[in-house]
Amino acid sequence: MQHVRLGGAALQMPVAASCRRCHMNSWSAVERCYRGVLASTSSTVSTGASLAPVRRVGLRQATRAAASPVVAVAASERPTILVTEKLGEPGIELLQQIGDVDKAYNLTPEQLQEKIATADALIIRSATQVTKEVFQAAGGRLKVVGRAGVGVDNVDLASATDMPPPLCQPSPSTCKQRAPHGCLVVNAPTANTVAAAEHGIALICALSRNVAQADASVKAGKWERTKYVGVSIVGKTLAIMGFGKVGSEVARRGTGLGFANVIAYDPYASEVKAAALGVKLVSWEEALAQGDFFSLHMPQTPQTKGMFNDDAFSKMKKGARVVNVARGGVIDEAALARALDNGQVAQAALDVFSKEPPPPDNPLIGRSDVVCTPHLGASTTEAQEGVALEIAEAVVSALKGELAATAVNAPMVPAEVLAELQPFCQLAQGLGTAAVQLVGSHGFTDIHITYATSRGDDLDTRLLRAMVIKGILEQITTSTVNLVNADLLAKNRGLRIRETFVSAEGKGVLASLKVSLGTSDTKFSAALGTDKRISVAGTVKGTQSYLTRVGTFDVDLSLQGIILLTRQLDKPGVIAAVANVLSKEGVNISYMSVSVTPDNDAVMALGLDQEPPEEVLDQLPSLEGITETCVLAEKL
Ligand SMILES: NC(=O)c1ccc[n+]([C@@H]2O[C@H](COP(=O)([O-])OP(=O)(O)OC[C@H]3O[C@@H](n4cnc5c(N)ncnc54)[C@H](O)[C@@H]3O)[C@@H](O)[C@H]2O)c1
Ligand SMILES: O=C(O)[C@H](O)COP(=O)(O)O
Repeated sequence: MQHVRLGGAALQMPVAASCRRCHMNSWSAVERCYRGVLASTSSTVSTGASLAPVRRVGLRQATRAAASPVVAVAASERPTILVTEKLGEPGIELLQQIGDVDKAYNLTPEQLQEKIATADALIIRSATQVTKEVFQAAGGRLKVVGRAGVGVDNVDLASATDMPPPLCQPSPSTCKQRAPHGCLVVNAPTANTVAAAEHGIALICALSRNVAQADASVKAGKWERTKYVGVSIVGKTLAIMGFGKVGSEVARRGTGLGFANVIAYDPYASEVKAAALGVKLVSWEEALAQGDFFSLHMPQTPQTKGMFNDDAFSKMKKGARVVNVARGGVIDEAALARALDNGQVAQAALDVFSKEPPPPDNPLIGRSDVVCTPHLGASTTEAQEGVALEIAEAVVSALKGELAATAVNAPMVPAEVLAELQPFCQLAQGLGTAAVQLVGSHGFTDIHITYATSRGDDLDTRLLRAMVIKGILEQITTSTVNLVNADLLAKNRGLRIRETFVSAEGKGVLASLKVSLGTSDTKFSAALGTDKRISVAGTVKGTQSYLTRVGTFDVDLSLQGIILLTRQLDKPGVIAAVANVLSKEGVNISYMSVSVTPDNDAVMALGLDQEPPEEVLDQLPSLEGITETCVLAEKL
């Protein structure tokens, strides 16, 4: 017998001539199939997103969150590394030390599918779409995709994780149980942060002094000194919308530019971190009302998509200025064009667009009051060298079969721990996702996880804790959370994590799990426990996760799909009135659970088959007896 270390687990397996699962012979075939067993023991787990102005959260989403624990497979021979977008030379040199680098830029989707079958690793930036078809065309050879930058929105992570194995795909005669082979995806999350922040600052300055327009005018032979009078920055308020890595670097620089105030809206940011940078965290409404310049730095998620819409622009000061180096989709582009038309927004500077490159009919690119750059945020020599090195190191270690610290789709966990705790992963992530949805606009400060277990503090909580953090942070950041980075990401955000064990004799490894968040503000007051913290608890019945408690109210319904929570007086007709409003719109109720206190306060939890339209949700609070409502929804 030989011990093989896979993703941190020492597994015993025979150095066999052929694999019992697919009959492939050779050591690597056995290894690959064994890894497939690991991967296939996990199921797709849930996530979604939730943001303060929106009331939706995903409890089950199968793309970015597909958390099958894939591990990198060591390449046996000198690997081929396909690079499809320009990568800094230091990175190329590092890659050449261990493999053959094939630089092939500007490939069509068809050409990429053709070439990918020859590659062990693929390195991309934001322009290469790595689709399901690409992973299928890889035929199992591709071991790692390296994204030289932050955003992995152009990589189909679910397909990467579930990539079919080589040779034994998909012939039932050679492999009866299809085991996902998995392709590791790694990114370079930090090396371009400063470059993006500097570009944001450059656009703020360019906008305030009409640099781009005046340049074009002079080059057109004109000398229009009165036309291009600008506005000063001094004395103005800079509103940072999204106070993460890039946003906080813009804030740091904004103070030095002379802005009188730098404020930030980010419901999940740490007040301590903001205060240390001299930044005041404010609510969405306050930010819109106070900002003169808006610099956008939130990730694009289903919840942030189009959050700068007609309503948002109408709440800004007349003549506000908007800069976007985040993602094009956070702005409703037609709404911005309308706001510019009526002078509500004076000018905008955009590095990113909902579709890139923007088609000629994009309502913003032809305007003289809009400055555009072609997604240049990360494009400095220094950032590209840094990103190239960061990604080359990650790809090299992945190809060597080592742990990749910036793995996007690879929680590493010993097989025996995985097998035991896997049923509780979905619960842990679902509770994290539900809890963060209940947070109000002031964010939260810490996470407290309570495990009811017969193991006491012998329980290995790394995986469950990571899944709770994943459920919370993947709703609100660009980070992809896994076992490797979960604690660090939480720490970096100033989130304290506390774990408590309560005894649950005879109930198996985990009887129940509770997640509570420290906050002064909630969207659903019934979610506040007696300790004035938002708390949700759940359990696993069979293989299914159940929500069993919201605040001090007992509930009992499947923790998936769309959940409508209502708080109400316990009196005849209230439940029927809610059901009536839903049924009129054809919204089916599949589960229901009502919890009542002695003083007639009740919480009802309804599992719905589809998301209720906004008009329906708007009617509910006005029904007699209903005091508050909240939806935990998903978007598949
Ligand atoms: N233009 C470029 O070339 C370029 C370069 C780097 C990053 N980016 C983009 O910039 C954005 C920020 O990147 P980052 O590295 O700072 O990410 P990050 O995850 O460090 O920060 C994102 C922040 O947004 C906050 N947030 C989430 N939802 C929010 C909401 N509804 N309202 C306000 N804040 C919200 C999060 O709490 C987090 O603090 C991302 O979209 C990223 O893709 C663009
Ligand atoms: O997500 C990122 O890192 C930035 O948007 C930069 O993208 P790029 O590498 O294509 O410039």
